[in-house]
Amino acid sequence: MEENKQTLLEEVLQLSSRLREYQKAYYVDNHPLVSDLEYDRFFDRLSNLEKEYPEFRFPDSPTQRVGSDLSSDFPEVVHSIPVLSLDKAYSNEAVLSWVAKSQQKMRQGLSYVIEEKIDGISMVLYYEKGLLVKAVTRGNGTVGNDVTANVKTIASIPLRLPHPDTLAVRGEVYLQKADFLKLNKSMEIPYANPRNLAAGTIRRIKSSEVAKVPLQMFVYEGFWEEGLPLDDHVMILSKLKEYGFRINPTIGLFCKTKEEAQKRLKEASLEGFGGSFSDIPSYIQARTDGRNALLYEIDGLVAKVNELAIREQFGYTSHHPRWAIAYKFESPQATTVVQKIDIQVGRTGRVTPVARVKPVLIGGSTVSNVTLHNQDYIDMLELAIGDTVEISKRGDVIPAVERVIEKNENGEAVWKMQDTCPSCQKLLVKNGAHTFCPNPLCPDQVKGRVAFFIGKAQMDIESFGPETASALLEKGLLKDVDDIYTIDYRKVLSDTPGFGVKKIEAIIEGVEKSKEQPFRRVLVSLGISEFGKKAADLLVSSGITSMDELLTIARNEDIERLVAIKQMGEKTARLLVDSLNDPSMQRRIEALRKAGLCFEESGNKDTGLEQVFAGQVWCVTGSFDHFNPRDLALEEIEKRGGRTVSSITGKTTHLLAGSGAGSKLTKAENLSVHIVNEEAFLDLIAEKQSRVKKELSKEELQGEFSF
Ligand SMILES: NC(=O)c1ccc[n+]([C@@H]2O[C@H](COP(=O)([O-])OP(=O)(O)OC[C@H]3O[C@@H](n4cnc5c(N)ncnc54)[C@H](O)[C@@H]3O)[C@@H](O)[C@H]2O)c1
Ligand SMILES: [Zn+2]
Repeated sequence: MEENKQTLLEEVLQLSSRLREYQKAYYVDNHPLVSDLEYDRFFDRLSNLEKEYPEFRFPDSPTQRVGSDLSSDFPEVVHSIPVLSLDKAYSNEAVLSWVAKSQQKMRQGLSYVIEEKIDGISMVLYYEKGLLVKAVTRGNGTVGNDVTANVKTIASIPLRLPHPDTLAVRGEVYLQKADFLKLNKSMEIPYANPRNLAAGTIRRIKSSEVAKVPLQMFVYEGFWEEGLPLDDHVMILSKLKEYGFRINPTIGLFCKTKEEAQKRLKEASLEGFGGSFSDIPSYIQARTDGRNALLYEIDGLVAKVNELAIREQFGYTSHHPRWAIAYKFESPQATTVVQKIDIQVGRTGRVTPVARVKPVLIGGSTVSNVTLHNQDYIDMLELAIGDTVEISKRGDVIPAVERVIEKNENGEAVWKMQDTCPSCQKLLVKNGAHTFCPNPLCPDQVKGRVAFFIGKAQMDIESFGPETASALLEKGLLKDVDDIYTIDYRKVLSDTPGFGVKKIEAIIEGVEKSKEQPFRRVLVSLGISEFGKKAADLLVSSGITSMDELLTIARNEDIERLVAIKQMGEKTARLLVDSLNDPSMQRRIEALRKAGLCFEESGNKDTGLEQVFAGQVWCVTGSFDHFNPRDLALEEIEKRGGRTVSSITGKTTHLLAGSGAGSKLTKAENLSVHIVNEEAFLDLIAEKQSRVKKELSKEELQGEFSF
């Protein structure tokens, strides 16, 4: 072989083995070694070489098969449908040129669907005679892992279909951005993005652990064993929706004319955008621009030929169908240098290392601080000061260090946290993967507690800013949040630079006013970990309406009483009881009681709403203009005394149905549940509000004449 070709062959072999290594780290370990962009570059280089030199295309090349996520922890199952990957394009133009080319190939009868490319894990659901029998990962495209028990924990996946069909359904299992952020906080070694966390969850051995993670699934393909008379993608989606699956409502259908597209969507009872071919470029642009506003992550868009007959004519490679193309967004990533690692002490004493990086622009914003979570995370990255790292910031998820690209040349070793607190110099202690400062009087902890206490969602004392806290801390007057209520501000601040009479009076007024905050806010402001607004609401609506009741429960270690509250986890309950029994917390509580804070919930007076939904059981489905997220509608119902449930049963009295309401609507109709649309619901709550007002004024009137 000539020398040049020999070198190329070596490159091919090297690329193949490298890609295989990256695939294992990505698909099986869920901790990628390189960025997607870099992976794609290697992949493209290999495919191009193989195209040029077909003799170098080996049957086991990574380009010839779907990247494998097989693991030995789960039984292997042979797929009854080919589970392929997608061909990729990296620009808007490349997609448009694919559309143009396919139109040349097939002059007539062609339409396109454009869907969001959900960044999750590929899953195939197998139904036999209407029953879910298996859920299988994509694996290598031919063989996947059986993860049925884990997938069954995803509430939106129907276990039984309304018809005894035998079919395979493909879709993507994913985790919403907000859920990811919340879960990742309590992770010993956090994940860099929602996809990795979702993939790690689906491979957990214990399904009870999986059930704690709110995974979701969108489905996008259905393969019936006995071909149903469905001849395009849109009708398949329509059928899947009718069967109770979640279909991503954000789809675009593009036909010769806009009218035709809209008509076909309507016939399929699908939401989405209908347009003509000339609308494709602006649609792609709009979806690309709008990606950050989504509740979940997408890593691109997928354009597909809509007609099934034409799909067959286009055919397949062993890696992807020729009738679809994925437009992959450039993922917001950048490389920079870690200049310093600081440690921050939070209000609970938890110590978090933060990388100070050379400022770098990612996805439109400058990043200079990146959390490193804990020592274990740093050890996993093998990160040292001076290293060049890759940072990602996907959507509105906080920036993460994904990996080290280049080690520093100064001989700096992997960074190790010091043993003492940078704020109070006390010896730090380890608890699990996290490190804590054990000193409740630690200035940084006090600062953190005060900042939380006065925060908008807690006591909301706007006039008491961080500079006030710093000034008081410096004078040694602020040792805990209760000092806020005993300090003589006029006396101690009047000769402090930056504190004029007006400012001081505003502080005093703000502090005084905060005493009116309701009990549930006071509870949250204590800063008990994992005890936020939702937990406080649950507690109060379960009938625990005063601090004394709660303290008694804590004293008796009555965890049972707490976990009897629906949605209250054992961990939250335990943390709550332990914190309340802590002597410094008890001192704080007693001091706040003395200060005159609200220690009792004052009935429903604070909402001022008539309990018009009392005794009713509401289910809410679909999407709404005024209640986005949907939880807002649930809140309105609960505030007015209604109970809310997530599925329709014989006990459900009302269904609030938004647009895109699917199987629940049918079920509600069958069970003669009252169906209320958004407009009627708005009327209902507005009408009740004004009626409450009217009744109030009647009372006031009566008051005038009753003496
Ligand atoms: N960083 C790494 O080390 C590394 C390693 C391997 C793979 N990767 C990444 O994974 C990609 C290759 O993986 P791939 O071949 O699985 O491709 P892919 O995951 O980028 O695209 C194919 C997948 O998209 C999913 N999908 C989401 N929404 C869809 C929709 N509406 N319709 C159809 N499919 C939809 C399907 O699960 C399908 O399998 C690479 O391009 C790279 O970005 C990265
Ligand atoms: Zn400290």
